[in-house]
Amino acid sequence: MHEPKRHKITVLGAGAWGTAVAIALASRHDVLLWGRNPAQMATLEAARENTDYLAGYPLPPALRVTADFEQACTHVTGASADEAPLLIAACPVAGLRPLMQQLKERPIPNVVWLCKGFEYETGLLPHQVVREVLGNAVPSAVLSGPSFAQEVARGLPCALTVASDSAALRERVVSAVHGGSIRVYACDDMVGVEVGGAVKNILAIATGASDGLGLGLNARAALITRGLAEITRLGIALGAKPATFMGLTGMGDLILTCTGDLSRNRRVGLALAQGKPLETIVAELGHVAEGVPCAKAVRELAKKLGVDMPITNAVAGVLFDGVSASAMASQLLARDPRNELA
Ligand SMILES: NC(=O)C1=CN([C@@H]2O[C@H](COP(=O)(O)OP(=O)(O)OC[C@H]3O[C@@H](n4cnc5c(N)ncnc54)[C@H](O)[C@@H]3O)[C@@H](O)[C@H]2O)C=CC1
Ligand SMILES: O=C(CO)COP(=O)(O)O
Repeated sequence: MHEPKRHKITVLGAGAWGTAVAIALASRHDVLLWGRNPAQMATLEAARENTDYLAGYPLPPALRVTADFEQACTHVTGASADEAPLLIAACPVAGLRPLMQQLKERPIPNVVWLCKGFEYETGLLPHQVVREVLGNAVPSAVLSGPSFAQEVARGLPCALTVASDSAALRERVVSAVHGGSIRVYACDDMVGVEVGGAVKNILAIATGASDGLGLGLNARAALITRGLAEITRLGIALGAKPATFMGLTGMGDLILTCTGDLSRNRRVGLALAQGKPLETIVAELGHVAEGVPCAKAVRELAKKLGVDMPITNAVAGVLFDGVSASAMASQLLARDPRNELA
């Protein structure tokens, strides 16, 4: 039986996902949500709602918010071991390195990140970025899986996976997050969990484009399945365990993001099918769509590693090389036949 314990938790990043996670944890723990924009955090405090990133989901009275980075850090660095502190980074991949640099000289107890992607400039996975900045001494973990912010904020059921090579941190994350309507599974395959979370966003753009073109449910199922093959090939080349891709952060998140209209990445694909320019789509979205920078990073990485990723290449072609969505579909169909399991 899972023993509930009260934790001191700081969530760094007040976008849709950071806000939803803070809302979900505030009824069980002492949670402080930090956002980098003071004006936005003042509005959030006054309205007790994140009208910019998660409108319609009131903050529970127990959830405290701040724009003061010092206060956000002290909440966990000043906590006793008994208060089992947890530091959660809820920024996009692009913000991870700067955020870790801000944390570098502080005695943080651990760090858990929620972002999904490869660092655009370096092609590194989030755990590699974190270790490059903080070194290996700080226990670190990734928490990922199929989880739309709006559903988590509403308290609907979801299941996540925490991956870390620190058994103690895995246990702490499970202790803090598992409970209520959230189940948390644990594993030690950080590479597999991060590759699944990153590449599914690219495939959500592909399925969105296919659905937007009216190519049908058969095409959608084909893209998801061949997308999983693509994710698995890249993951294995990077040292992941193949079984991870059949789990929540692989197949689970892939299905959710490719089929759920709450997905921002899927919505990018739907808009590409209408012929909208990428700049317009990104501006109208108002949130990150990690699949966009990730498509470029993964295309380059796969080329370097000699991994065949035709759907990723096709999506990158539409996003960055002026290929139309319908030409993308034709190009994918025109490829030579291959052995399904190769
Ligand atoms: N929204 C969702 O349902 C889920 C999102 N995620 C992942 O979580 C990450 C964040 O996504 P969202 O919160 O949804 O994005 P969002 O677009 O709703 O909000 C992004 C937030 O990050 C902040 N930010 C941007 N750059 C930053 C930096 N350098 N330092 C600190 N903060 C920075 C922005 O000010 C904003 O508050 C992404 O990697 C996303 O893939 C994961 C699971 C679910
Ligand atoms: O990662 C997510 C759900 O698990 C959210 O996906 P989007 O970023 O496409 O909205």
